[in-house]
Amino acid sequence: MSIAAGDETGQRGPPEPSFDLIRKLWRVGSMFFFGDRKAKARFLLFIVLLLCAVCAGLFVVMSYVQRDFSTALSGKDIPGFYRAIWKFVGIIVVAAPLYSFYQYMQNLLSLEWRAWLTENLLSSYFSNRAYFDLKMDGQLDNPDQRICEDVSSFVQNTVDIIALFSSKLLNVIGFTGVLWSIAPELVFFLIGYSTFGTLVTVKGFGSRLMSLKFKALQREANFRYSLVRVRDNVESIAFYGGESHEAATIKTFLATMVANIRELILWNRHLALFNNVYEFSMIIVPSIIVAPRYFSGEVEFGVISQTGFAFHRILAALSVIVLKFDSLSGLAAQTERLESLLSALDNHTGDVRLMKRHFGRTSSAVGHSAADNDREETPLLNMVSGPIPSGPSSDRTKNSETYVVSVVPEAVSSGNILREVGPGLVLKDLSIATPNSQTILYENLNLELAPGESLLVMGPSGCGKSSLLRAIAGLWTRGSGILQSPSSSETFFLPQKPYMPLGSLRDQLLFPKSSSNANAAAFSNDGDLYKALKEVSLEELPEHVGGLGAVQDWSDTLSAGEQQRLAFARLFLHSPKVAFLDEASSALDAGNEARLYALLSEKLETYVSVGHRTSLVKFHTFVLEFKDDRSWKVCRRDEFVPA
Ligand SMILES: Nc1ncnc2c1ncn2[C@@H]1O[C@H](COP(=O)(O)OP(=O)(O)OP(=O)(O)O)[C@@H](O)[C@H]1O
Repeated sequence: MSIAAGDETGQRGPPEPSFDLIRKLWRVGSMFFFGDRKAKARFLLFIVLLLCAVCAGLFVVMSYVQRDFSTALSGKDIPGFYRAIWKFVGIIVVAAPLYSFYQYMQNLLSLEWRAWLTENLLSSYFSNRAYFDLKMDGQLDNPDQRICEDVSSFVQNTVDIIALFSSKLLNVIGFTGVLWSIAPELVFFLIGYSTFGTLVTVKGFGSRLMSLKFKALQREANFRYSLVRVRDNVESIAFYGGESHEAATIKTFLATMVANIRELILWNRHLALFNNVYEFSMIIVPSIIVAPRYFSGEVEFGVISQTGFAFHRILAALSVIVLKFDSLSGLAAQTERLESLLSALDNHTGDVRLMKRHFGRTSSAVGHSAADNDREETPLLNMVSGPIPSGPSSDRTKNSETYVVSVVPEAVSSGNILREVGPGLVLKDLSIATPNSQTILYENLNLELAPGESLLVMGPSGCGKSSLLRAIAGLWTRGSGILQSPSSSETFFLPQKPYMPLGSLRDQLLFPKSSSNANAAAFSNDGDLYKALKEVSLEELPEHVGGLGAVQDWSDTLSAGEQQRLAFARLFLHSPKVAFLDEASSALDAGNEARLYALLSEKLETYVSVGHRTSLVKFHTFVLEFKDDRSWKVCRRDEFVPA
């Protein structure tokens, strides 16, 4: 999640009133009506538009009843007066349920639309690790707020505006006939006046209001995220006594948000002033035009009120952009934010497809389909600063010089690591760069880990040990060389801080499978789960928390060591072909760590660990050691010499 201020960080900035904005609105708005639930979507829209037309028709009928009512009243026509009253009653009996049904159908359309759009965005967000790549890319602020709140407001606003524009259009059609039959000059006047009002609003207020609304959404999201961060880190902040720092930081976000809203309400005040002058100056215009005809007996009294009614309906319809500009500018901001999210997700999918075409696999598993025929001939385990190891890899070891990075080739920082699927782990001339491509961590790393072998990666803090696992997992793709590993379904990664998903204790053990997933059934019987907990010395946990089905905020309630042991239980249950452990036992005491590693070496053939403690060496076949000067060396565990 990035906290950012859009235009201030090179992200796509606020919208401008333009045809491009209309194109974006169409793109985001039309998806639901052309998607997999288009029949339902179109049916709901059709019902909404139909009800809108019936309601608009009722308004036209009402104008005639009102005319008869006023005429009967002024002419003291008692039967005519009661006839008009009965007609009113009839209209109310039809209109009241119709209006509530119309409102209900609008809400239903909004809900279906929101659910569909949110589901689709979520699917794209979680496919091919887009959520990860978008964050690394840093070009899109607060995607969570876009998916959650912007979708909701966009859909609600669009349904309101579709209903509004349709009813206004029908009003124009219905009442122009009425007004034309009474005073055609008023129709021309209205067209000119509303065109003038629309131009002044769009040109005078458009850019500013849209930009302020866009920033308002962004700043509210930043403010909310700053509070969520505190909630997620309460314990650390409390230990540090960091309340005043946090309060000051959050208040800065609040102040930025308030300053923006202050400017927004100022501009809304200018707009309201213009709207009032625009509307009020028209109050008596229809009467001024029609009154002389009434005085001369050309028209009856009711025509004056009917003219006023029709005039103001058409004025409101033709001035919809002027009078509803506040909602429209909000819709423009939501459109821009959603469209840029969709574009980012589309580009991501496009990139992944392109990579698949070129390399055979995705980048979140960027890949390379080249066969590994040359594997046997290539120096596979680059032994450096030490004797050639005996055993399965000894005959494949050629190199005997320490590798020191001296140059930073352009090809490494701008290229991608090629990937292959294979039985073990093979790194061929692997160079890894950070995602921003500014730093090359190390170059030309060569090693092979055959099934049945394990590797401990050691080295100073920041040298790139975790980054090697990131590259193996496909999270980092920048660099060069070839990286071969089993497919993602055969590997399992244990990060230093285990992720504890929302859910029950059972969910913690089954993650990333879910208890509802059929695949999880293979090891989801309670016996297996209890056994795994026992293996990691957590057999009493279910009893303490209320059983495997107990739901808690596990990352808050379990100690760091308990979370790491739970993660080992998770690993044992999944029993992958190859496991990658990134300081996965750092919070454990030496005894527990040794016990878990002994179990790991019994249960799993192949694993790669990152760790600082030399006590781990004995549980691994090889040690890969990075040095301060970015050189590296690999040796067998019995040849490892602690620094
Ligand atoms: N997202 C990122 N963008 C740019 N640089 C990063 C990113 N993540 C990590 N780095 C940098 O990459 C380098 C290697 O980081 P890495 O986490 O691999 O170190 P490490 O050897 O595992 O360290 P430690 O032992 O402290 O965990 C560090 O200098 C770090 O600052």
